[in-house]
Amino acid sequence: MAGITPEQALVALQEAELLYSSTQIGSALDRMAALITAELAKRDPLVLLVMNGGFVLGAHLLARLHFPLRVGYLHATRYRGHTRGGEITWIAHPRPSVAEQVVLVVDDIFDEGDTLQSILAEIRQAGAHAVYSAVLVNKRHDRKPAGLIVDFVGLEVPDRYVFGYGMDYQEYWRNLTAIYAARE
Ligand SMILES: O=P(O)(O)OC[C@H]1O[C@H](OP(=O)(O)OP(=O)(O)O)[C@H](O)[C@@H]1O
Ligand SMILES: Nc1nc2[nH]cnc2c(=O)[nH]1
Repeated sequence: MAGITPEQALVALQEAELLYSSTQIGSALDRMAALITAELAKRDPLVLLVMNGGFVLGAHLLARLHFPLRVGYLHATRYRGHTRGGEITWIAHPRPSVAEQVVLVVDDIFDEGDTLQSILAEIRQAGAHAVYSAVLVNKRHDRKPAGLIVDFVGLEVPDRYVFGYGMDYQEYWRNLTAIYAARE
């Protein structure tokens, strides 16, 4: 449940800074899709969307991938509408089974990396043949887990709370077609 009202969400958007327009995001997705195609087009991948944030990127990225693939999902969360992360909660483990599969995990943001690290560990544990990751944005700071590399990154964002294009502002504004930084 959101902790703010729709009116407060509107104010947050008015006060936010535009970081990337939908045109800029589209160009980034074109670049990502070309790299993913080069790597995975012949490997029959299972693309797993990370709910909730990954569904907007997922839809727009999948529309740019013109080779045979299958789609599933998982739901892991650690922010739950807040601007600071906590423990990971698994709402849905990966579906369908990732055993023996070449998996591409699609999420909106790589921030402190705890979410992606848990997801990749779970998928490897479940017997995937190979696991790749793709995120729309990488947040620039030095608080990432050592050794955790994302294979496909669309855009870089500063160390601020960002929203839009699947990313929420206290559960609002996943529906925006651009990316904004919240007022600090
Ligand atoms: O790199 P981290 O610091 O772990 O943060 C990244 C995660 O945070 C967001 O998920 P959130 O828990 O907000 O759930 P949501 O996708 O439902 O918004 C986002 O979708 C990533 O999965
Ligand atoms: N919406 C949103 N979710 C996040 N999860 C981790 N960092 C962020 C962020 O900056 N914005």
